[in-house]
Amino acid sequence: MPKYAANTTMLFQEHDFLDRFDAAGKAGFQFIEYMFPYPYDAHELRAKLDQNNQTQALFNLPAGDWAGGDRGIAVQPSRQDEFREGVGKAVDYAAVLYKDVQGPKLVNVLVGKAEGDEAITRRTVIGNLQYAADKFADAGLTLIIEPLNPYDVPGFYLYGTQNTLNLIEEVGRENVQLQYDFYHMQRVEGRLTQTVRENLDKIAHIQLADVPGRHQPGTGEINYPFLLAELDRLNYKGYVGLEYIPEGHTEDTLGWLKELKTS
Ligand SMILES: O=C(O)C(=O)[C@@H](O)CO
Ligand SMILES: [Mg+2]
Repeated sequence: MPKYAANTTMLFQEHDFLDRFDAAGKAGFQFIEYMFPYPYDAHELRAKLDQNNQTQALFNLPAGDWAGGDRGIAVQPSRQDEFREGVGKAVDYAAVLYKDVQGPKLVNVLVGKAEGDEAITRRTVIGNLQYAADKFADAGLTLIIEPLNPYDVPGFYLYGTQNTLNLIEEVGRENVQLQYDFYHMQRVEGRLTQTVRENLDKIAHIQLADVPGRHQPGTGEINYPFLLAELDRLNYKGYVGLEYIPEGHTEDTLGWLKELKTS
């Protein structure tokens, strides 16, 4: 069975952020992911993980002004210094959050919304990702890149699996892989099972939510019992992050996972 991680940016919002570790622990989660650790002291976050016997599964590079609409800044030539500062910050947090962690040490780099000349944008994003990948390699980290969907994030630079794999190939670093989010990719292109079968070796992390509402599995059109069983059939060893908007109280949206564990 894949290792299921609670995404505490989305789940357990009934609690303050620091209390979500305990709530996730009570619900049985051993693995935790969230977007941004940066408003908190890294040691405080690590203490919450340790108190609950939890392991950090994933966090994101600083992504610019989120409230102002940024979804990463790697494509923006005018913000290269800010991008590099963010890389340093992520490496510092990883040193604490991933200390002594066995297995993948993942940092998701959202590439951002493209602006201006395509050739300059491409050069910028490749250069930035190479810079980050090299710093991450020194720190034992894997950089992962996630395509999103254009309905939720208009103007984002990366929408499809193949576009993302092309970018990864162009970056040309061994520690750069794909973050495959079933929710976004169902909205963009479908072919979820086929894509995972064909690209398992390039996928370092998976996230889930149902379509169209981005709620828990069972609320939409994706056949999660089949898809998650397929990850077992393929012997997928990575995490599956529960990155959905709970329809109801978070604890009441986990029935599908309990069923999976007992079946
Ligand atoms: O929006 C998503 O999907 C995510 O995975 C966020 O963490 C942004 O990376
Ligand atoms: Mg995602």
